Amino acid sequence: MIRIDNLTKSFGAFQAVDHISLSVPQGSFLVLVGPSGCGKSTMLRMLAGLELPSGGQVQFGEDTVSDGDRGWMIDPTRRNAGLVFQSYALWPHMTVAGNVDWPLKIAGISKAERKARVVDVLGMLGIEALAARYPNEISGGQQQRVAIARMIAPRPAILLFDEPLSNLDAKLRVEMRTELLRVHRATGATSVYVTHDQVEAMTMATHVAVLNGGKVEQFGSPEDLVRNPATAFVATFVGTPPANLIPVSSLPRERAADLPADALAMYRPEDLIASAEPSAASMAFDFAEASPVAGRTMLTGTQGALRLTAVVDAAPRRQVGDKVHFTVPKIPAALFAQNGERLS
Ligand SMILES: Nc1ncnc2c1ncn2[C@@H]1O[C@H](COP(=O)(O)OP(=O)(O)OP(=O)(O)O)[C@@H](O)[C@H]1O
Repeated sequence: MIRIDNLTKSFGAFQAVDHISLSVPQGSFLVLVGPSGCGKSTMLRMLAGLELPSGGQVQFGEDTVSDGDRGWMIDPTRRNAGLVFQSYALWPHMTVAGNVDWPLKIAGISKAERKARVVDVLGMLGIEALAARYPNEISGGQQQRVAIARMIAPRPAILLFDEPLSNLDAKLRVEMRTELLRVHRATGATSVYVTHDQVEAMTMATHVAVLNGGKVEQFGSPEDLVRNPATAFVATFVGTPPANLIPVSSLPRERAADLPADALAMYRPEDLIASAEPSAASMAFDFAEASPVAGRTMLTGTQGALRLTAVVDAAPRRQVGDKVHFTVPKIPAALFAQNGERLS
């Protein structure tokens, strides 16, 4: 179990993490997701014991490992947690096997046991053939596997990942997601994973905390977030593609009539109709782009700062310079106030 209570971190007058509380049961895969600067790395560094909280507590299982109110924390090496960063930070003068062995040696584990564990974790990550190579003799993706093998070899109860896949190419990133989840399950550890990529968050997490400006916008399962976004920010941040938000004042009269005039209406991309010709309740947008997705078409249009995305079976043939006409359903999927609060 990981429990975070009122966790706060200020740098001078700036609050990078602002009174965050959440907890997840053992074995969870918690993803902290949000735009650049929202405080997710600072959160992870506090979990790792690399940063003393300004206030609040972090608890791993029964143990409090950081207490910002009392101004103390347990050393990173003594909290039974492993950490993998975006940069692999392997020791260049040690072989792959040597890198994985090193933390076990430090932990005082016997030579025979260490040898068995190195073979075991290299096998788990499919890199046993690289054992004798040096980091500069293997690819970036392989280096990241070594970093993960090194993290799990001491069998920590908690795995902490800070954007571990962001240096990999798109295809490798997708493969490594699956791999990481397999490692997570095989170790039975509780994982905390930081990313700015909502697709990564939605595909990997059991629990997601969407952060914005140092605060939690919403904490829940990936399904909760997409089905029932608590704020306008979450509505437009999660989902592939994310939902559309349209000011009621920009809707055609037929659709705006029964809605609060200053609200934002949410429509899911799959609920929009796109056509080449206008109709009574349609809105004219400038065609921006179209791309095939799983046998359907994702179509985007712009109208000034407003951007709408529809996912449709039969897309009208349009080119840049053409208009595309979108029709939204009669009832929006959700309504938000101007400040982002959910109204209904
Ligand atoms: N040591 C520091 N001193 C002052 N400000 C800091 C320090 N570390 C982080 N910050 C600020 O705190 C905020 C949160 O930073 P953090 O690195 O946690 O964000 P992030 O969500 O991980 O962003 P990114 O995805 O860009 O890494 C940022 O505005 C950052 O500039």
